[in-house]
Amino acid sequence: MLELKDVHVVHKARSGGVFSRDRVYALTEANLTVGAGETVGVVGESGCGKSTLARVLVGLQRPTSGTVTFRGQELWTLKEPERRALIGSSVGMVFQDPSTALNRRLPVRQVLRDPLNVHRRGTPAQRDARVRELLDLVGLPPSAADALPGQLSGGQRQRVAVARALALEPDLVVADEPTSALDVSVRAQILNLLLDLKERLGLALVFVSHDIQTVRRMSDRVVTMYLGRIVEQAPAHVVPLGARHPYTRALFSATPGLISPITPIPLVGVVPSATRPPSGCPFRTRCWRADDLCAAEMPAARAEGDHLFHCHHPVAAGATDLELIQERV
Ligand SMILES: Nc1ncnc2c1ncn2[C@@H]1O[C@H](COP(=O)(O)OP(=O)(O)OP(=O)(O)O)[C@@H](O)[C@H]1O
Repeated sequence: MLELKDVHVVHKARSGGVFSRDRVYALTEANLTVGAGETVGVVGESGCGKSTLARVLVGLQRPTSGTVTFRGQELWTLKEPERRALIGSSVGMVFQDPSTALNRRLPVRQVLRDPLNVHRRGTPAQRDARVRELLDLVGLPPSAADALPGQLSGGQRQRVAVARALALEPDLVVADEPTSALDVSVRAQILNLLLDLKERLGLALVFVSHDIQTVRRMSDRVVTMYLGRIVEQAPAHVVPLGARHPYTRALFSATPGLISPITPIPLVGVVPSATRPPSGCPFRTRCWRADDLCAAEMPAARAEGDHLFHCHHPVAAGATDLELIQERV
């Protein structure tokens, strides 16, 4: 349904608001396919490129190189009107903070009508009906149509943002940290809403989050990113113990209560910068299994069924955290 092939995103580095000569390698050689109805969770440390990947997936970020294909059509070869039409009808995005993502001056009715107007969907009466339908889908009363975003609670605002993402009946919704700006008490409600809508509408969902436990619970597939690269894609049911990349194992071991109450697998060594990624494997400066080969060559993708990982020295499937910690000494 949606495919990224060899996608790179390189930014000019900025320091204190001024561009420098340095380049930021925000996304490198990203290959990812999202199938119909699939939920893909994206995890990784801050700055590893998760939001950049999400923006590429919804056509907000043009790759520096590589291809993005929606429903068999290569997005960035299309002229702007066709590209917008393809994006509009294929994919919706839910951003982190609904307070900034929604125009404060527009009532909810207008927020939801906007995409319908821009894409000329239906008659004015049909657009009004669609607004009522969208509010109902996300569990808001019809009266919410008259409210300004500022008059709603954070959770209600995020429901409006979800409704807007669904306005044009996309096949895929990309949610970038959709709950991290919300009160803890409403987070579960928004996650459940997304899962419920996914089931009812047959949507595919790409879900980016720091909350890796939630990602694992919600997803069919877990994608791990490190320093701009996708380093592992594993079926969620094998994660974490069946993960083969040392970084995925370290990331999950740092989540309390997930595997066992032992100390996490410690990561020592230098955290590299996205402006100067190391040679070879990006994780090798912190990896306890790294050797000369890891410094010399970026590991190619290895596949075990639908499980992909980039590592010269993968962890044995099923190895416990304790065994991995003992490897270090
Ligand atoms: N427009 C930009 N110009 C320059 N550098 C950028 C730009 N956008 C992102 N970056 C850099 O690209 C890298 C990846 O950023 P990105 O926001 O995708 O990471 P992230 O994993 O989503 O981080 P977080 O979890 O903190 O949101 C970071 O080093 C970031 O500073």
